[in-house]
Amino acid sequence: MLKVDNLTFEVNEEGRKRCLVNHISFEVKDGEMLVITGPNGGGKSTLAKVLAGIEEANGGEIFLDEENITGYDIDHRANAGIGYAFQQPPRFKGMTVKKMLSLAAGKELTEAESCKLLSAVGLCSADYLNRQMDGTLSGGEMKRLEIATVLAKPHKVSIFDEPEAGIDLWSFSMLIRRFEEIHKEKKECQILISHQERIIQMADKIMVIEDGQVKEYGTKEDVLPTLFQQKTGRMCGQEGGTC
Ligand SMILES: Nc1ncnc2c1ncn2[C@@H]1O[C@H](COP(=O)(O)OP(=O)(O)OP(=O)(O)O)[C@@H](O)[C@H]1O
Repeated sequence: MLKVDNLTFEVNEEGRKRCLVNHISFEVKDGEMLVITGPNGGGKSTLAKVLAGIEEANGGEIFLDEENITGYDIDHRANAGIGYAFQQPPRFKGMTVKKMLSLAAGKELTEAESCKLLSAVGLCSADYLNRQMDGTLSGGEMKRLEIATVLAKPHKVSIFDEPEAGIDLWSFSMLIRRFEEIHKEKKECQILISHQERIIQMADKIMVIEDGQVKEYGTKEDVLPTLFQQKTGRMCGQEGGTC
C-alpha cells in the first residue's frame, strides 16, 4: 500500500515561492488503481516526480507498506518497488531496446519475454529489439518503450504519466488491455495520470488536482458523475501560492 501524507513541493520562481504540490494526502491499496486527472499545469506530473524521487519534497511523508521512503533517492525508491514511466521519456544513446528491457527487468530477458513486453505496447520485436534508444525513435515509439520498461517487472506501485500521449489507437487498446490485466491480478498499486476518459473509467479511485491542490478525491462512483461537467475559473496570474 502507498500512503501519502501532507506532501508539498515548492519552487523558487524569480525570488517568489510557488507551491506546485500543496499538502496532498491520499492512499492506494494493493490492487487498487488511482487515476489522477485535472487541468494542464495543475501539478500532476510534479506530484508523480516527487513520488518517484526525481524531485525532493519540501514537506510531508510517503510510506510504502509501512516503510517511510520519504528520504529515499530515485534508485532507492525504485529498489523499494516504485516504477515510473515519464510523460516525456529520456533517450539513451548507445543502448539497445533489448538491453534496456533487460536492465528494467533486472535479468537477461529471452527473445520471447522481450517480444511479449513489446507486444503489450503494440511494437513488433523484430523491428525494435536491436534499435538504439536514441533520437532515431519517434516520440510515440519512445513513449511505448518507456512504458514497456515499467511493465518489465512487477512493482509495488507503478506510475504512468499520460500513457495515452502520442500513442496510436491500436497500441492504446493493447496498452489498456495490459493495464486491465494488472488491475485484475490485484497485486500492484497503479497510479495513472491521464486526461483520457477510457483510462479514467478503469479507476477504482479518482483524484482531481488543480493549482497543486486536491479538488476532488474519491471512488469512481463518487467523482465521475461530476468530473466532465466541471469548469475551471482560473484567471491569469492566479496560479499557485506558497505551501
Ligand atoms: N521545476 C519547475 N520549476 C518551476 N515550475 C515548474 C517546474 N516543474 C513544473 N513547473 C510548473 O508547475 C506547474 C505544474 O506542472 P505539471 O507538469 O506538474 O502539471 P500537469 O498537471 O502534469 O500538467 P499537464 O496536464 O499539462 O501535463 C506548471 O505550471 C509548470 O509550468
